[in-house]
Amino acid sequence: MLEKNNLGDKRIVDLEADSEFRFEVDFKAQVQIKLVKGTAEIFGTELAEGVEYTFSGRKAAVYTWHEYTANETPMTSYLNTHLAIQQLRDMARSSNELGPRVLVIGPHDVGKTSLCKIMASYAFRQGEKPLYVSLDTAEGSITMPGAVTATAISHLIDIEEGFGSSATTAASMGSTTMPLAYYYGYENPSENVKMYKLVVSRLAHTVKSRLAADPESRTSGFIIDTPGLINQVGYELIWHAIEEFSVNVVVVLGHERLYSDMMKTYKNQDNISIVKLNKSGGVVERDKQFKVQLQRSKIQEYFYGTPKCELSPYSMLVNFGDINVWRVGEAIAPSSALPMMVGTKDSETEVVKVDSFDMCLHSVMAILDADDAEHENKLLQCSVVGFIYISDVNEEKKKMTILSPSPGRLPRRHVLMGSFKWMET
Ligand SMILES: Nc1ncnc2c1ncn2[C@@H]1O[C@H](COP(=O)(O)OP(=O)(O)OP(=O)(O)O)[C@@H](O)[C@H]1O
Repeated sequence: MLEKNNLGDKRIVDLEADSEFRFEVDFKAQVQIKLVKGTAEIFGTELAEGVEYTFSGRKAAVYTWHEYTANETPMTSYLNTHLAIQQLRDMARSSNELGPRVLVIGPHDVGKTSLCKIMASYAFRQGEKPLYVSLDTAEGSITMPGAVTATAISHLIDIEEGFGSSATTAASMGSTTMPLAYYYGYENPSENVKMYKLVVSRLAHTVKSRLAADPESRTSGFIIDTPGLINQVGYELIWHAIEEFSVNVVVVLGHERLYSDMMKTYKNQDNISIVKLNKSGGVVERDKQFKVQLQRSKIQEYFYGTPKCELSPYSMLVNFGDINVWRVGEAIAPSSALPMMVGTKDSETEVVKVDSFDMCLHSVMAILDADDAEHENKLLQCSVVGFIYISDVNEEKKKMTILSPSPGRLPRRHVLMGSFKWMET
């Protein structure tokens, strides 16, 4: 394998069987990798021989099999888990039932997303079309940070750009393969547990009804990626996800106590298998700054595309009167009115209308799939048709400048604001 960095330094790396070449590239740097001879993969997607792949802002590993005996990486156990799940798919096919519902849990930075990608890629390579569900609102691997999403794996996950070039682009172009998304609006599930549960339940309901109507995906089932959940709130959210998605395989990655707690909780339920897998030595802890940069680049990608598939967003003026901006939480009331408000609102899952448009500046907002006349109590249950960014607010003229991936009028007038702000660079 040939590695070349942006200073032009090149080197050849010989990969032994069942070993990985791990690399980290900063957001400002670039590295090129070419498979000169043999076979190798990145998170389950095979590299083509002789093709130069470019990476920036990534931490990843090139892995090669050749033989399945050595034990230096956990890849053999990942493959075996996939094979066992594949058997469940075969069984589902013979009885025309819903395929495996796999939930991957564990602390932060143990490789949950990477494992989900690997399992989804292996399934795809075996002719399956599983759904990839992401409950990780910090990451925004599909569409935007703050959203919980589901997308069909109908082509290989891109080596260089992960989900970037396929799912995000489909999302921003409003394509029919637009991932299914519900907007939570915060990074961390513990910021508003009730609201998080609400969007997860909605997503689960829609995923299950989509699968019921889609014979191709139904028997392939789905794989759910989660945020690092191991505290009290985390357990509550895991139980909730298992219930709502009717999960039947729980994969616990890199955490002994979480595994034994899950074994205890589900010991009387034969229909749920709990699997323990080790964390790969290659998984890198990403500091806060790297994660913030990752979120920024996800937002940027949504509007401007990726190096392989650039997009040109549209900037347009919208009258304050043509858009309804909502946010979750109590209305900001004058202090004299406060005693009257206490106990009257379930503020965690109720929306309030934003009247002061100044606070919208630099916000990312989800356009909700709601009719103009939809009752405000129903808005949080609506899926997302796309996202916009507020680049300017002119209180005098009562207009906002918005950035949108598609031209023309806003497809819907109800938009939901979360806590994500962004500055175009
Ligand atoms: N075998 C490996 N070699 C090198 N880098 C890896 C390997 N596996 C994962 N990584 C990298 O380690 C980082 C953390 O992995 P990943 O995102 O899969 O963890 P996670 O558990 O999903 O994290 P989170 O806490 O965000 O949910 C990522 O940048 C990923 O690309």
